Amino acid sequence: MPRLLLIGAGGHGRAVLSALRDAGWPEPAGVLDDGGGALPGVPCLGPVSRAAALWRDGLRAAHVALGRNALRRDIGESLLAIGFALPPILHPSAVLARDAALGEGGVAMPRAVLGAAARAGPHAILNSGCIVEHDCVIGPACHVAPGAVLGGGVRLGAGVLIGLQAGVGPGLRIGDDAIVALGAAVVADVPAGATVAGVPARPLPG
Ligand SMILES: CC(=O)SCCNC(=O)CCNC(=O)[C@H](O)C(C)(C)COP(=O)(O)OP(=O)(O)OC[C@H]1O[C@@H](n2cnc3c(N)ncnc32)[C@H](O)[C@@H]1OP(=O)(O)O
Repeated sequence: MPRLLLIGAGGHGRAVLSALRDAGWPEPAGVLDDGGGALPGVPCLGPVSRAAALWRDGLRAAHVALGRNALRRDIGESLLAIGFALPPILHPSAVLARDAALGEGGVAMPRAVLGAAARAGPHAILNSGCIVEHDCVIGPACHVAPGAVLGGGVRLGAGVLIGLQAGVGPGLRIGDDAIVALGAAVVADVPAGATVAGVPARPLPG
């Protein structure tokens, strides 16, 4: 477990720091945050633009702890281009089936479940208590929020947000950059870019 450079000192950054400490990772080398934010006990090393200089100084691993999917993906990809490793982070109470896979830059928060043969792409957030059932395929930079449940074989495109305690029926497909509102029950495929809400879930205008 290398010392990580963290990106993002907001709420998700605090949650990731807590998960790292629970999992016994070394204390992070520092945090970069464009808003000047701080994490408890972690040195503030400046804005995100400092990442390349820190790599030249010898830091080799990082984690982008930002909740916004597109920003997390963009910064994560730029860190990979610099040469940083983005090792996935697993809270010790997260459950990953032995044939499941969590991609680089991903995090599985407390009590998240990634079921048999399920795959989560790079920069995924599997947030606290979510359940991603067997054979699901999660695209790059998705966020499955706390308590959300994906039935078996669900496929998420890139940049999808599945909101708090939402459910998605088995085998359904959710298109790129779609948002499933908190508490929604998805019973049909969702097109790219759509926002759906309610029980059963229907598109929200706009
Ligand atoms: C650790 C963490 O906290 S992770 C957090 C992860 N984040 C989430 O789970 C939140 C996901 N976001 C949502 O669910 C939001 O409510 C969204 C994206 C669906 C809509 O947000 P906005 O675009 O700001 O819409 P807004 O709040 O203005 O509501 C628009 C309409 O949709 C309705 N609406 C909003 N959310 C929902 C919902 N979850 N279910 C049903 N209807 C909803 C509103 O009542 C409103 O209806 P009206 O026009 O009849 O008054």
